[in-house]
Amino acid sequence: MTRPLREVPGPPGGGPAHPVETRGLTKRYGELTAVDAIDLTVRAGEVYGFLGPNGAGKTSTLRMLLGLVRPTAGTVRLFGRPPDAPGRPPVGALIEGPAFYPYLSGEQNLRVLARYAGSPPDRIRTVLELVDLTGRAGDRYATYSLGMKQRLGVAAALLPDPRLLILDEPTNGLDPAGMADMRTLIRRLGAAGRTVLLSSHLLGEVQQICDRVGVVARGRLVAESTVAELRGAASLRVLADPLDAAAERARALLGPDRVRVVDGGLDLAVDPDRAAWINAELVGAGVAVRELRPRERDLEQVFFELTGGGDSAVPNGRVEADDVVPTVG
Ligand SMILES: Nc1ncnc2c1ncn2[C@@H]1O[C@H](COP(=O)(O)OP(=O)(O)OP(=O)(O)O)[C@@H](O)[C@H]1O
Repeated sequence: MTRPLREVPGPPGGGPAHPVETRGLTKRYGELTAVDAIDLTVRAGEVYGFLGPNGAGKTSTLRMLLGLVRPTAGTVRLFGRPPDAPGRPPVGALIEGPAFYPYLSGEQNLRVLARYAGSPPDRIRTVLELVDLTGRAGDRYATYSLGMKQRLGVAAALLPDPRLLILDEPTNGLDPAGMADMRTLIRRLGAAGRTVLLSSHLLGEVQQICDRVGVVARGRLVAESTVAELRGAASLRVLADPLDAAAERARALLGPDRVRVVDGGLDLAVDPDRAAWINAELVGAGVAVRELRPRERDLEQVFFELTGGGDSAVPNGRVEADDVVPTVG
């Protein structure tokens, strides 16, 4: 069944349209629903992380945003217009490793692309500086490290001076130093007022770079929020004596569902801003409070819960899907 197309409304208050808005965006490949009715909103000036395990539908979504793949259903708007609309603000993308000539230098490669795209020649110096490749611009592409190749790809995406930059797994395959360079670069590009949308399957990476995150699992957007919201801080850890009396008083105050006895202390499902009140109440009940601190949820656990537990998260934050469940819409 095909969803009816819905118009994407502008932001509340009628301001300028968001850089990216999709509504009901869907892509099916035969029986497989790779992207399942995704409503994505990327706001101006933010670095947005599109996070999900391999095969979750990230690349398919980004390709639809860029008009490289036709959606099965739903709408895409970039700055309020369809992806192929003439006259919309420029968008830069690094979605599959760009094809560079190995025997040309980085600068020569950019020159070829700039000529093809109609970018002014003086833009080449600027983008080389932006990605920190000025010193190696004259060296042949074939001699570049993977990280430098990837940064040259970003430089190419920056040629049209885009207001929106879309990067598909920009740190994929890079060594730790290359990843760190890429993170620094993305943060710098984001800080310059550009909107950046990047996809990743690395939790730790998105956490370090992004203002907001959309979590995608099996083609569905299962959460969209800031990293802090996603993780939540709605829990207080309390160490107190005697523990039984503390638990009893806490249950009376908060209700039994909000109190768990874990590892010789209490986990209270309560806003950490209420710590002083909890402390006063426990002390008033004759309990000695040794420690009282906010406890953040472990982001990996959150991710595991959101993605339905069918995906495995390993300690470095790498998340792999063991399968993609085909759904028929
Ligand atoms: N052209 C295609 N034809 C058939 N199936 C496809 C096609 N492109 C993608 N798929 C399938 O759609 C699902 C989503 O793929 P997609 O590449 O969008 O996911 P992803 O989240 O970007 O993962 P990865 O990081 O592994 O590329 C996968 O099961 C993939 O095999």
